[in-house]
Amino acid sequence: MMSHLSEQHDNMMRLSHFTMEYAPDAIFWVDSEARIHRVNEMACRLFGYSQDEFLHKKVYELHPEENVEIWQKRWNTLKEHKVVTFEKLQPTKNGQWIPVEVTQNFIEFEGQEYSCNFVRDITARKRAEDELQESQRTLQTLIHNLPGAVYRCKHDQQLTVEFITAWSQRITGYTPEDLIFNKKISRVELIHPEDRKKVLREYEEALKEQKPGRLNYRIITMSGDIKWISDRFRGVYSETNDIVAVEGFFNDITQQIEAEKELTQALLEVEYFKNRLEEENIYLRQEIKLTYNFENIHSQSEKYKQVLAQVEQVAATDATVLILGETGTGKELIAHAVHNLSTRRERSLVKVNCAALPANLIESELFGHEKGAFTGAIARKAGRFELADGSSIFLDEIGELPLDLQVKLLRVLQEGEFDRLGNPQTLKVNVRVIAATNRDLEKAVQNGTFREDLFYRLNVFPIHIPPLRDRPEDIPLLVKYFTQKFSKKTGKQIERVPRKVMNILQEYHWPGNIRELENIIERAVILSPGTRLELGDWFSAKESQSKSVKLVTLEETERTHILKALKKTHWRVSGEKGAAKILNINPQTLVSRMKKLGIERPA
Ligand SMILES: Nc1ncnc2c1ncn2[C@@H]1O[C@H](COP(=O)(O)OP(=O)(O)OP(=O)(O)O)[C@@H](O)[C@H]1O
Repeated sequence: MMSHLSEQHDNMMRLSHFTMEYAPDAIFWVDSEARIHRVNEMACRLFGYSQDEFLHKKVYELHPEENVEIWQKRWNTLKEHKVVTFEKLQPTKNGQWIPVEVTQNFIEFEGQEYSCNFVRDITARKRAEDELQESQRTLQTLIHNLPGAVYRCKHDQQLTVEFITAWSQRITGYTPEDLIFNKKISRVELIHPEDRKKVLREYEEALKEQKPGRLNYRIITMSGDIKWISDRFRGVYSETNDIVAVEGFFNDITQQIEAEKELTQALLEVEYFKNRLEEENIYLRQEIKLTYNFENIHSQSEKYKQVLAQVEQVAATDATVLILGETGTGKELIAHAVHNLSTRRERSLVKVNCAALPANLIESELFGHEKGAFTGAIARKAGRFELADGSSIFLDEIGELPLDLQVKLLRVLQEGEFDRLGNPQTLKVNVRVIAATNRDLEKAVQNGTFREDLFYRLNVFPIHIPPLRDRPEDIPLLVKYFTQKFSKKTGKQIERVPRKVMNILQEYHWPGNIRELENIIERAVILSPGTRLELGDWFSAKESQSKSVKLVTLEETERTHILKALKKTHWRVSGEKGAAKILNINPQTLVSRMKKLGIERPA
């Protein structure tokens, strides 16, 4: 039994001896005097000393910077704590330094104090740690120079900044203390209020779908500036510990946005000028067909010479010109003459017929419109005033301009300013205005259909063109001119205008003035069978018809109308059955009108 026990003990001793000798750590038994009592195989292998060499040394002699005092201190600590772990560099016998982790155990054995030191070579671990530190340092530098901030959006939608780079400090003006530690300033507050909802919605989606996103929005910097930021982020979701976040970083794209805006603006402008040029070209093409100068104006009457003298007088100035005259008297011809004799002749005269456009389109025609300014405004359009900048505008039939636009025209005449429909920005132009009308504008002012202030503005230099019937001496010249013109055009050889024909033409009262004469000559040229200009029956019919519908004065019409009413009421003026009631005027007024018009009850 005894022998069995001692055999067991023996086995255990050998096992512990074996375990110690082949342990992966170096093991030293040292007493309170720092004497080494025993070392294992690993200790010899690691530090290059033999067992014997170790046993003749004190522990601190193995290290050039250690001594008995240091040892003593360390021993006291060990005694107090019983187990101590520390790291240090330990030299080998051949002077190589090895990083080691030392774990000391305090042992009391048979009245003696020992320490058992487990010394582990941690070279590989240290190298890994160093490498990790190094890569962390590189990462830090990289992140610090990153154009952005790293942030995290918690599930409660408070976007909080986790890390702020030097770069974003410069951009936002906020320090890490402001953004990271100051709970009051969350990232959401940096985002411009108008963009917040959009940003949070996108983040929420990124969270749900856990996929990366990109977003442009504005942030407010510390100084109150607004910067455009492009955010690259991704949703991160963890079910285990409920960390739900959006991580990302942002870029300042203010300059990029500005550049994009400038580009869009530039493109818009190019588009606009292209349209404008196209429109101008259409005008040119239209206008080129007709050359207006004095060469095309034919006249020998004194009355018309005065008109031409006025044209010469006013052309060189920038004064507004108002051309007055019956229809077909040549108002447009005179407008062109004014423009062609002016310093603005290099650019084409822009024409607007105020009567030819529907009231709702005149404004956009005159002043232009922005895209979408009204239904149907599919593209931005320059108005005629803009097209006429640096040139002249001919406003034909100005008397037909609606009252609301008369105010706007007055503004252009006074300040050279107007607003394009749908654009709050006022435009300024340098345009010379030439207006024309066959209406009696003074009467229109009295009736309240034409603004008095506009009338005075336009009437700076009025040119009255006399009707053709008031200058019959011009008729032979014009007849000759138009006959030649249409002979050439139709290829007909009309060589003579008989005296008789000329007399008829001179006697006719020409309600349509020169335009009418021109049309009649054209028709006569076409219909004349030989080389003489002939007026067929068609002209006599026209002549008598025009005589029968000869226009009478307003007074005459009024007179006839009052007489008709009086006849109907048997000359009763007032009362329910009186003429005043029919005419819807005051009986007193009717009596005074009758007096004025010389209407008396027949005896
Ligand atoms: N003195 C002239 N010499 C030659 N042609 C003329 C003369 N006056 C007018 N005409 C011609 O008569 C026609 C009508 O002229 P224009 O269109 O200028 O008249 P208008 O007064 O502007 O007419 P509206 O009041 O109807 O607009 C044109 O073909 C024009 O060339």
